Amino acid sequence: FLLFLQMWRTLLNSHLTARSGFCWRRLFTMQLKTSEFQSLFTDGLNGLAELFVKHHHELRIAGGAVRDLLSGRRPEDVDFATTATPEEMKRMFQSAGVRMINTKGEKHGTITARLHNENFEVTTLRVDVQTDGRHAEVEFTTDWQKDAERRDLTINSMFLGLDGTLYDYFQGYEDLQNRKVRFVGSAVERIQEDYLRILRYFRFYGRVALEPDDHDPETLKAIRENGCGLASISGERIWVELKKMVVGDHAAHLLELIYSLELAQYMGLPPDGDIEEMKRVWRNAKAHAPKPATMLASLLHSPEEVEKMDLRLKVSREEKNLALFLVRYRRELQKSPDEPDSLRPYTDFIIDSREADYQNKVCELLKYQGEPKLLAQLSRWSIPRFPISGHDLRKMGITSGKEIGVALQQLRDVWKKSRYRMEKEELLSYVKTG
Ligand SMILES: Nc1ccn([C@@H]2O[C@H](COP(=O)(O)OP(=O)(O)OP(=O)(O)O)[C@@H](O)[C@H]2O)c(=O)n1
Ligand SMILES: [Mg+2]
Repeated sequence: FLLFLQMWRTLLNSHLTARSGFCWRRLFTMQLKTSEFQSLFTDGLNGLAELFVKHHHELRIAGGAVRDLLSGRRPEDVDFATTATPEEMKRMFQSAGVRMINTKGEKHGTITARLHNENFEVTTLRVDVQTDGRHAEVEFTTDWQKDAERRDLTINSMFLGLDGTLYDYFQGYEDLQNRKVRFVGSAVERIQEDYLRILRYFRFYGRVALEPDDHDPETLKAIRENGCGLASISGERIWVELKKMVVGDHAAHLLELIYSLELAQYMGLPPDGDIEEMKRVWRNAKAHAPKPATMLASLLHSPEEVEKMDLRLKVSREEKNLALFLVRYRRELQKSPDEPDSLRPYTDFIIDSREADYQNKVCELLKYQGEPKLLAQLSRWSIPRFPISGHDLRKMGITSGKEIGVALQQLRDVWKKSRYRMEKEELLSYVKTG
């Protein structure tokens, strides 16, 4: 009997491996018991898990969270997948008195349940029957492998049972360990289902790969040939991906690749973006957590290009203003040649501007220009407060608003020359009255 069992296992294993890359051995022996995984089990999750067991539905962690857990990270958001249909889930939650929120996702099979003040997004296993490169018509299934097949990358196609069992149909774990980013099955098909996946590929490449330029040539070919599909993707979705990519590992390599694969034009970036400047800025800034807009600004030649980019990507007002600021001042505002005073032009500029957020903008400028010492100094610096107000001058007998304005400006200049050290009494002694 044992011999028979052994033969059966070998047969099943080779059959499944050959068919789909499904590895029987790994499926049953890989058990995750890390502290990140254990820490997910809050009262809320325990309650959710119990409900699914009670109603004989399977529930597993899916996609990005499995990837993060296997890389030793605590995932930011955890998505769940289940064999239960949305209707079955609704009945189950209703009968248990569990609140459901935001039923917008229901069409795509997602129900959000709230237990112990925590939200849990649970999605029914599905197959995308029709896609137009942006949206998908879905059909529900109870086949875990079918759901894995419609996902973008092998590292994003895994499931994790709540007992820690890994369900890996496309060698995602092996790819993660080998730091390879690969599409599930055909790259062309996965991309044509949703062109945003081109940028997701780059973003995850930055997260996972050790070296730049370690791409599968077939993948790059698929991306190049389908790049124009990005034209149909909304700017907001592109920016969500791009902003993470431009400050992640290999950012300069990936942006250069975006240009060499001729994708930039579909993403609101100028066709002749300044790649050399961008590489320099990345070298300067990467150790200092630059903002995404700082990296983008390095590619742009003019304020008009910032406007054009904003029109396409709909970046936030703050991001746009930062890019405009950097494009405008990156050459104009430079450190002083006198060593002890290097920071002075920047601090003078900030005080003169009288804008609350200029200090942060100038910090980004220093990252851009590659001035780590000045950056450290400026981060510690606090804007000195001008000690004189119109009220002080009125007390001294100056009554006309115009005169007060002029006097304040003159006193500001004196104060600036004193390197912001002069105090109120001394400054007021400069005021001529009567
Ligand atoms: N265009 C997309 C977007 C998502 N997914 C699948 O849906 C999962 C969840 O998507 P999302 O939360 O957007 O991304 P994550 O991979 O979880 O990455 P992040 O850590 O940034 O949330 C992905 O892992 C992947 O399996 C996909 O196949 N194609
Ligand atoms: Mg996610």
